[in-house]
Amino acid sequence: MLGIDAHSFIIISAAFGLLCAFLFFAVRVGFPKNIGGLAQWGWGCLLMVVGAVGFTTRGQLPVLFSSYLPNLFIPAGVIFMHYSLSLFGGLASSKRLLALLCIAALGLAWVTFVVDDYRGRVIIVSGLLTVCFAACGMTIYRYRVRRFPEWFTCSIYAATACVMGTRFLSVLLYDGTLTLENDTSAIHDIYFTSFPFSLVAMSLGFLMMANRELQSRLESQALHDPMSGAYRRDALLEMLQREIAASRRHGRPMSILMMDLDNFKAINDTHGHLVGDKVIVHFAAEATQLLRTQDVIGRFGGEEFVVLLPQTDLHAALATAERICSRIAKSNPTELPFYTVSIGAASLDRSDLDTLSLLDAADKALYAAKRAGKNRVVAA
Ligand SMILES: Nc1nc2c(ncn2[C@@H]2O[C@H](COP(=O)(O)OP(=O)(O)OP(=O)(O)O)[C@@H](O)[C@H]2O)c(=O)[nH]1
Repeated sequence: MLGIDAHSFIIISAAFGLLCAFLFFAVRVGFPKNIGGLAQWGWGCLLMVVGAVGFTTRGQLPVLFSSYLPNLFIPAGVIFMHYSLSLFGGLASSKRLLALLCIAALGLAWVTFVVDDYRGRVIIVSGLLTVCFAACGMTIYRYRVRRFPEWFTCSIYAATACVMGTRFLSVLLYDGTLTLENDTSAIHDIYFTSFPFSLVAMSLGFLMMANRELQSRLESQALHDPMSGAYRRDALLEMLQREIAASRRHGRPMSILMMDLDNFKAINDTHGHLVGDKVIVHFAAEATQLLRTQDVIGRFGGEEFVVLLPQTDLHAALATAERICSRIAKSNPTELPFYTVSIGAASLDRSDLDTLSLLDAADKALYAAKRAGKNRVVAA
């Protein structure tokens, strides 16, 4: 209808696909191995390139190579993309699309080699592509975290699935004999012209997703202590400073807990440093479980932790500290030695308190708890 040259767009698709594959194979080298799916995306693009090149040999090579296999390679490439998206999002990869591809291969063999039905081929391929693109979009929609790159890529998949679905329905409902020569509807043109651009947009979206993931992992590593998972000292001090300023501004209470494991040197000396490390990890996990989502726990030094309790007065902070102290004294994991914790609590209740004096008040309370016999909570 628009008189576009489908052949040219097939060549453009192959060229764009090749560039995307190259990009992903190159980018993958610099990414940590635990950000999965980049290489699989590259392979998916390459499969599509092979499919597109196969279409350009129409009339020169047998239909097996110029029509049948290319018609399967394009959806196989999208299925690889789906696999790559599942790997990236840490989701279980489904075998359903592969099963659908096998069924489509049988149907396609029938309409290619037995009855030579062009319309049948278009129905099978566009139907299969609609399902594959929709499945990719749904996979991204199931991710735990969806930021701009995820929404962008998901939208491209949804739009492409709509184009494919419209093509599928228009051919399914076509009243007449459809051939390669008279297949010139507007949706045919949109289908061919949009494909190379969708491929680039999807690859761009996935690259943005991978980049964003890398950025947040690096940020998280910079903020967290790798052993205990608690915030690092610097990060906690910064948050503490911000929370003190906000609490003052809004006239709301806030408290901190300074916690130190008791007789930790003896644990190290008796059971070794590795067991000592496990005790630290165990303590951080147990304490975190007893905190609210807005509370922040940071590792201040070796076996010393600080908890920041926003919007919490001294009374509530002491209750939290008591819960942590008694949970630790009662917890008895078989692989760890018995250990206890002493806690000093301090609240921002005087307007002259700043970060350092609040920490100092909690520290003094902590040492009062140590002097009073350990395994207890003392308020500043
Ligand atoms: N296993 C392990 N030990 C650590 C780590 N960081 C610090 N330590 C050890 O923790 C011990 C702390 O000992 P002290 O400061 O004497 O305190 P303590 O024995 O707990 O005595 P009190 O605080 O008075 O109960 C030292 O022996 C440090 O070497 C760590 O990351 N892992």
